Amino acid sequence: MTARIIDGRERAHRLRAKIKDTVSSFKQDGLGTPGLAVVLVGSDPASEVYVRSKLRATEEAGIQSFSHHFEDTVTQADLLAFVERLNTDPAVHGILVQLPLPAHIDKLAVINAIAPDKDVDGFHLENVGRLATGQPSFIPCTPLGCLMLLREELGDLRGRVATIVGCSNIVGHPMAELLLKNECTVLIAHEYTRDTGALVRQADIVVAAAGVPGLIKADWLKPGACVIDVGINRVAAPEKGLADDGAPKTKLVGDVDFAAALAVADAITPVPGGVGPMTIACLLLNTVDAFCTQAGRAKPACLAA
Ligand SMILES: Nc1nc2c(c(=O)[nH]1)N[C@@H](CN(C=O)c1ccc(C(=O)N[C@@H](CCC(=O)O)C(=O)O)cc1)CN2
Repeated sequence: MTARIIDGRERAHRLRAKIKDTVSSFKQDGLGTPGLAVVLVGSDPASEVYVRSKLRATEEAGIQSFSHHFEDTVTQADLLAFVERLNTDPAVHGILVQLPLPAHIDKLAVINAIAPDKDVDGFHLENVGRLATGQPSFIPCTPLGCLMLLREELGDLRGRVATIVGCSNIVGHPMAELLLKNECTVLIAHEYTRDTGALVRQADIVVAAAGVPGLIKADWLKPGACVIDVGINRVAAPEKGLADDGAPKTKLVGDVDFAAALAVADAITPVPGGVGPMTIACLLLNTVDAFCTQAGRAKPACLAA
């Protein structure tokens, strides 16, 4: 048996096309244009790549983008004052502050300064609380993307056992809430879990979000499991030769031993090309959602999650 490879790029492409059509219909109907502000602090190379991808996707969807780049010496007070300006800017419907932030800035203070109805990352305390209590909220983009892939792959998730490896605020925690809401039995493993393999072996659905390359072994997987790999780890790839600086070239791998897992799982997301592209498509979806909510109208049915 070889697992089906879940093509996140293709799924994201379809979602982005629908979003683009929706945004274009807003303009034709004279309703205005959704706007997304993206704030980057410092020069973390991975963050720069993700922010560029987000801005490109935003523009391709016809959403207005506002890009703001601060030196990593910016003070917390200046950053908070800037977020406050975005909160009151009527052209900005969604605000995203790229993480991680430099160590001298209190990440939670910045996230919680974003107006909850513009918090398209779904990280604000109010949105976290709403998700945990089953009230309408913005859902963090990566877990939302994972859920869409799972629903398309498996249909109804009710009664399935789902093991999440990793319990970050960006992925593991909200993923657990979403799977609970979808009536799964949810197990969560974290760095102090004594036998992560024992939790993974019970799972019909595995969400790997630990940030440890190859952590999830094939013999941990239940035959026929559906595996969603959220890990994005850059590792040395000596087989690709040397870079200009003489160091081995690198490649991206997930948290799952992908090649071995193919023989056990029923379906699996690749890295790259799995969850990552869905994260960006879901950011656009949340931005359209923010625009609709702020205009007091329902989100178009074709974009229902
Ligand atoms: N404010 C936020 N910060 C961060 C988030 C987030 O959702 N909001 N998530 C991550 C990073 N992230 C989005 O920002 C992200 C990660 C990966 C990808 C992606 O498309 N990955 C590609 C590979 C890209 C590459 O070649 O490097 C893939 O998996 O195919 C998109 C977004 C942390 N910060």
